[in-house]
Amino acid sequence: MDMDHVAGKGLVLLGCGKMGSAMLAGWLKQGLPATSVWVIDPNPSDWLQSTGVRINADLPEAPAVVLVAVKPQMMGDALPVLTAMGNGETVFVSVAAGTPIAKFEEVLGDQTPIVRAMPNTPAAVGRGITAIIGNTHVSGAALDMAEGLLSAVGQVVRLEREDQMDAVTGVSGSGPAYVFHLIETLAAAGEAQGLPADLAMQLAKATVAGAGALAEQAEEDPAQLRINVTSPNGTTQAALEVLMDAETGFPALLQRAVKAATDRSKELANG
Ligand SMILES: NC(=O)C1=CN([C@@H]2O[C@H](COP(=O)(O)OP(=O)(O)OC[C@H]3O[C@@H](n4cnc5c(N)ncnc54)[C@H](OP(=O)(O)O)[C@@H]3O)[C@@H](O)[C@H]2O)C=CC1
Ligand SMILES: O=C(O)[C@@H]1CCC=N1
Repeated sequence: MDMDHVAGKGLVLLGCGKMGSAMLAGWLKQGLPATSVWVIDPNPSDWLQSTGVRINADLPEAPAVVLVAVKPQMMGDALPVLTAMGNGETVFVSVAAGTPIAKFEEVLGDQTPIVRAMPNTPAAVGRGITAIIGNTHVSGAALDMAEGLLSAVGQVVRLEREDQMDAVTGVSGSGPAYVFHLIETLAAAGEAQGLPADLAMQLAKATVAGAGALAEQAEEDPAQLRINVTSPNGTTQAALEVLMDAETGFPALLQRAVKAATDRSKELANG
């Protein structure tokens, strides 16, 4: 990333809850100086106060980036404090689910460079993935800068159309929660088969983390990796007959879950 540009002109973070702090933790770890960051948040956490960033202080006139990380429902109250930075060089990056670029243009001015982004919380450990798309006022250099900033906390993909953002939210924005729930329920299932709770949780976490790393690094696709685990008539086959059941297994369940998240993202656009 062109960290020097952001460090020099400053980064304003509007809302430092779960997603804002996950990203901020990643940037600070990557070397963004705390003194280059201004945070606006009504109830700063102990962690935030320990970082050395400026909290609820006077803002710079034209920071390089404003990162908007408040809940979509709070946007109407929160955004107007930033209107003076609109229609200028400052690039606004919003991570809010469902909130379309047009809503930001209404409040900040229709010449404002706005990047809509959908990150996820593994950004806190540098392993996030963020999808981005900019409005017509985002120059190539500004989009590169936003991509650089976000790639400091994981992978970045550029979308072709803003309407892809709802499904992206359903897959990768909300996705970590599905995986955490998989860990919880895999551990509970181990307990139900007689394992102590801490051992079951250790096995479940390591299995999900290890399988994720293998899926990322292996040349084979996930379907082949699954086949590699599955001995004919063995234990995995017995489990997969349950999990791959067309009506009650993962395929139908995840179709429904991802559709529900995608539909909710579309609804959020209407306030
Ligand atoms: N969590 C996630 O995994 C992801 C979240 N997102 C998006 O990120 C955004 C934030 O979500 P998340 O971090 O989970 O939510 P949080 O509620 O954890 O964070 C929002 C933060 O904004 C603060 N806030 C409320 N009102 C204002 C205001 N007027 N000015 C400044 N800050 C304010 C809140 O303070 P207080 O709590 O005291 O009200 C809170 O600290 C949402 O738009 C969400 O769609 C995107 C991708 C993933
Ligand atoms: O649940 C939400 O609405 C936010 C957006 C993606 C993840 N968390």
